[in-house]
Amino acid sequence: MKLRFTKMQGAGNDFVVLDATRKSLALSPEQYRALADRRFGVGADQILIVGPAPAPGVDFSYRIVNADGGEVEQCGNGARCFAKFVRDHGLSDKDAIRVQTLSGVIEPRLQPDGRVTVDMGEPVFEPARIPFDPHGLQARPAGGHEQWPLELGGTTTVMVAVASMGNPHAVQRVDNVDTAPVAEQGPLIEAHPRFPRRVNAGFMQVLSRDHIRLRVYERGAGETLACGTGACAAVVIGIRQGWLDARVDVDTRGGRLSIEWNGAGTPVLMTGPAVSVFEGEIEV
Ligand SMILES: N[C@@H](CCC[C@H](N)C(=O)O)C(=O)O
Repeated sequence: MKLRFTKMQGAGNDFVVLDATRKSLALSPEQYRALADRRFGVGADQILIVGPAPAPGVDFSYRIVNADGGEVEQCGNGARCFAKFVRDHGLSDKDAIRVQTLSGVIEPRLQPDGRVTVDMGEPVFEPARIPFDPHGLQARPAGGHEQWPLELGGTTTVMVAVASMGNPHAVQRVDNVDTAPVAEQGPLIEAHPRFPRRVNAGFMQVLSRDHIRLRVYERGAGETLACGTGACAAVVIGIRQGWLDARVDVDTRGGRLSIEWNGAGTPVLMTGPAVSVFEGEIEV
């Protein structure tokens, strides 16, 4: 089968975007993996599948598949690319687009400067809803947000704070992201038995109350140049721990994301770039 696709990126987190608004599309995990393969396919951290509105009050649905072929709940950089995709392809003329994801409805809004702001919804902190199993662990209070000891490989213990932005995140504070052991610890945290659905592992360096640097080892994709939900999770955790103010610039290896959160009961707003790289057709 021949598939038309658009290659996109948001702060260097890259996507193959597929249009399933007129014709449904059901690929196997192997076919998604083949598309994401950087040598034998198009290459991407995630595949995004744009579908028709599933219910009144929503404009589209949008599914997210990691490079490993597994479908997941949420993707922040993908949400911005989704919004640009539907506008560029004439599928919507709205500036604010409501889209159903596996973890709920989010609302990207195209800005006059070409960036996209996404209402990512409220963060979730209850361990069972992340999901995270803290049973038998001793929490360390850090402001209004606990840190948990995670033993890695029987030799190292790291302190992580956990949150869900629709998808699970474990974030640790490091002195310098350039020297943080992302490649060594990332896979161990991702697959840690305390996270029954695995987890995205964030490494956050606080530069000031409104500026952090962040690297994320993503579940199902490895380290990416940026992770939008990871940036949201790191900032809300940093705010609850008393390190950060409500508006924070997050420098990733692929570019800057701006995150705003005004506390409990309010949604997280994420602003950043969305870029189309090329279009093509591939046999799957
Ligand atoms: N790159 C994304 C997150 C994609 C999903 C993630 N790997 C997961 O498995 O939860 C983002 O920008 O948020």
